[in-house]
Amino acid sequence: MSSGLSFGYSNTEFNARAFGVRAAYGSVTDADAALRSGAAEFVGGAIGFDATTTASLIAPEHVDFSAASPETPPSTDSVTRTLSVTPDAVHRARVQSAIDAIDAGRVEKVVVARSLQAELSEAVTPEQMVDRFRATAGDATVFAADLSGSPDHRGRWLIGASPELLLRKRGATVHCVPYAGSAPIHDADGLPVADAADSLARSDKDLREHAYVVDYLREILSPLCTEIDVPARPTTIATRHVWHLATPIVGRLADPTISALHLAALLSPTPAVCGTPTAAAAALIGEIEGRRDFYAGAVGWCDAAGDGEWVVSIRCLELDTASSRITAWAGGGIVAGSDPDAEVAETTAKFQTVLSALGPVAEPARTGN
Ligand SMILES: C=C(O[C@@H]1C=C(C(=O)O)C=C[C@H]1O)C(=O)O
Repeated sequence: MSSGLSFGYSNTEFNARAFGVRAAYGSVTDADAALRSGAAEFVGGAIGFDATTTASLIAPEHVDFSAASPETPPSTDSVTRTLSVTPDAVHRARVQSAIDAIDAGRVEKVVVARSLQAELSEAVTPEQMVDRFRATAGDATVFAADLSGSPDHRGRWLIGASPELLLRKRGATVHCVPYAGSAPIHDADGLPVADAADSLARSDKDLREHAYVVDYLREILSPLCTEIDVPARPTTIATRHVWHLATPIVGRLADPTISALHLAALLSPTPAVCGTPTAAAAALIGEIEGRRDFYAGAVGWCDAAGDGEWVVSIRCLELDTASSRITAWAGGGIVAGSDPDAEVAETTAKFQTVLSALGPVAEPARTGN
């Protein structure tokens, strides 16, 4: 088997790189069992949006942890030849159908996404794509997961720069920083939006959107914890392109042997990327968007002690290494009172993480689905 990079995860603290594949797991249960039995010392990879059916996890030959290294210099060259994106009008209509479903009482919140496809002008390796995200994505966690362990995903990688920590588990401490509620930092002309963070912090619609996620995490984590600290109000946090509402949650686990991998599958997908109630929102997403595979799942790692870290798999792309094509996604939470035009602007801003990593488009955008 190949001894090249098989998984990467780097943030402002550390850089984890795994090489080779000793064993591959298509389910969280199998990977968790391998960690528990001692068959695997480290597992890294991606859990799909539907964690019960989709996962690509590997136990590598070798894993390297090093202190965070400085950003690689920004690459200025573009690798994007053609681009197509779900048209604004189609996204607006999808958001309106989500609002109608909320008004009809089918769900309270649902996260609706659009996609972007690009053909690359040259072959880009997963390592090169990681460097592009590291050079352009600020403090986000840059990840790369080989999806070959999942049927129909041979030769594909999920690579991106997620700002959102699903969970970090060290010993008995579990830490989550859910994001929900967003505002673009720049307007359509690239100028900073005045008072964007203050208006977001006061927006009733965004505070409601955010509360669904915090309530969900509190509900799942409380029975597992002897103590849990959930701040009453979110703070505002900026990525390079978007302001978010965020709430740092810290819990002390009653059973410190519960693994970070098990917790990731238990928590994902949160209402930050799915909705409330979870099953009804996931069904509605299937109707509106079609099947989501790895977007809006989780990417991360877990060691034999059960410690590890997982981010929500957003601001990412799927790279097909054989065809040099990519697909990326951007979504936003819809609640009663959401505005379809604002959702178009929000998803446009969220795409900038991927678009900055790819470089300017050489040909004008086409529309697609
Ligand atoms: C769904 C995405 O982002 C999520 C949705 C957010 C929102 O609706 O405000 C904010 C952060 C993320 O939890 C995405 O980036 O594709």
